Amino acid sequence: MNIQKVGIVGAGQMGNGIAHVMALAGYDVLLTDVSADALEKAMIVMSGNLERQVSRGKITEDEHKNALAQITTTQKLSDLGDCDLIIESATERETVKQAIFEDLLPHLKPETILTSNTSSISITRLASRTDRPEKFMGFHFMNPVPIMQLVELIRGIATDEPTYNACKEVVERLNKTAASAEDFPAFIVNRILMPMINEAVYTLYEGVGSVKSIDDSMKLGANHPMGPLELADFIGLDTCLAIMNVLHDGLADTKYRPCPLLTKYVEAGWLGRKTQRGFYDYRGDVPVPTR
Ligand SMILES: CC(=O)CC(=O)SCCNC(=O)CCNC(=O)[C@H](O)C(C)(C)COP(=O)(O)OP(=O)(O)OC[C@H]1O[C@@H](n2cnc3c(N)ncnc32)[C@H](O)[C@@H]1OP(=O)(O)O
Ligand SMILES: NC(=O)C1=CN([C@@H]2O[C@H](COP(=O)(O)OP(=O)(O)OC[C@H]3O[C@@H](n4cnc5c(N)ncnc54)[C@H](OP(=O)(O)O)[C@@H]3O)[C@@H](O)[C@H]2O)C=CC1
Repeated sequence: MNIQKVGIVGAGQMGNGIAHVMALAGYDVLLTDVSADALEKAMIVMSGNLERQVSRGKITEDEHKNALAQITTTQKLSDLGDCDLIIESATERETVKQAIFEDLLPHLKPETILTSNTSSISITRLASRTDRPEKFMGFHFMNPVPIMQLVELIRGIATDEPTYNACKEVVERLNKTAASAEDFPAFIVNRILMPMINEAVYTLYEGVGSVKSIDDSMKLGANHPMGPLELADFIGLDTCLAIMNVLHDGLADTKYRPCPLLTKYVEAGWLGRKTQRGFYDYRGDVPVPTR
C-alpha cells in the first residue's frame, strides 16, 4: 500500500515528535488533538526541535521549512478521512483510545491502516473494537522521537502481513529500526523498563535513597543516560502509572504492583516535566528534587 498522508491523533509530547519525524521523511501530516492549545504548543515545540537540528548541522534550513510546511493541524477527527495511515497517540487510557477509534472509523477509507502508539494496552483488544482488526497494529515510538532509534511493531492476533509490511516500510523510511514484539502487556521495552522505574520509586518510598542518590546511582553506577526518576518525569508519571496498571492487571503478578508513592504523585497532579513538577520541581532555573 502506498502511504503518503499520515493522521496523528494526540498532539502531546509523542504526537508532536511523531509528526516531526514523519514530516522530515516527506509524509504529509495531519495532526489532531481535542485541545487547540496542545496543537499550538506542538507547532512551537516542533519548530524549536527542528531549529535545534539545524543548529547542530543534522538538517538544513530548507529541510526545516519543508517539514513544517508538510504539517497541518485540526481539532476535527472527521478531517482525517483521506489519510492512508493513522497513528493514535492520545492519553494512555483504553476508554480514550476506544472512543477515538469509534469516532474516527466512519470517516476513514476502507484501506486505511489504523495504529496506536500505546505503551502497554492490548492491540488485539483495541483492534477488536474496530471494523478492520486485520489492518490494525501497534506502532510504538520511543521518547524523544527525533532521537530514539527504535520503533516497536506489535501485531494483534488478526493483523495481516501486508499491514505489518507497510508499517515496517514506514519505519525504514524514517531511518529507524523496527523491533517486532508480541501482543502481551507493555510489549518488550516497557515490560522491562517500567518495573525498573517502579522499583526506583519503591526505593525512594522505603527511604533507601533520596531522589538525587537514586538517580546518581543509576547514572554513575549503571551508565544510564538519565536516572530512573528523571526518566519517569520525562515520560510522564501518569503514563508510567497507567503502564504499571496494565502490567499488574494483565499479568496478575504482585511484582508489577504500582508503588503507592507513584500513585500519590499522580493524584497530586505532579506528572513530571509536562506539569513542571514530579520527582523534580522544574519551575526554577534548575530541577530541584521534591524528596
Ligand atoms: C514510555 C514508553 O512507552 C517508551 C519510552 O519512550 S521509554 C523512554 C525511552 N527514552 C529514554 O530512555 C531516554 C533516555 N535519555 C536519553 O537517551 C538522553 O538523556 C537524551 C537523548 C534524552 C538527552 O541526551 P543528553 O545527552 O542529555 O542531551 P543533549 O546532548 O542535549 O541531547 C542529545 C540529543 O537529543 C536531542 N534532544 C534532547 N532532548 C530532546 C527532546 N525532548 N526532543 C527532541 N530532541 C531532543 C538533542 O537535540 C540532541 O540531538 P543530537 O545528538 O542530534 O545533537
Ligand atoms: N511519554 C512517553 O515517553 C511515551 C508515551 N507513549 C504513548 O504515547 C501516547 C501519548 O503519550 P504522551 O504524548 O506522552 O502524552 P501527553 O499527555 O503528552 O499527550 C496526550 C495528548 O492527547 C490528547 N488527548 C486526550 N484525549 C484526546 C482525544 N480524545 N482526542 C485527541 N487527543 C486527545 C491530550 O489532550 P489533553 O491534554 O487536553 O487531555 C494530550 O494533548 C500514550 O499512549 C503513551 O502511552 C509511547 C511512547 C513513549
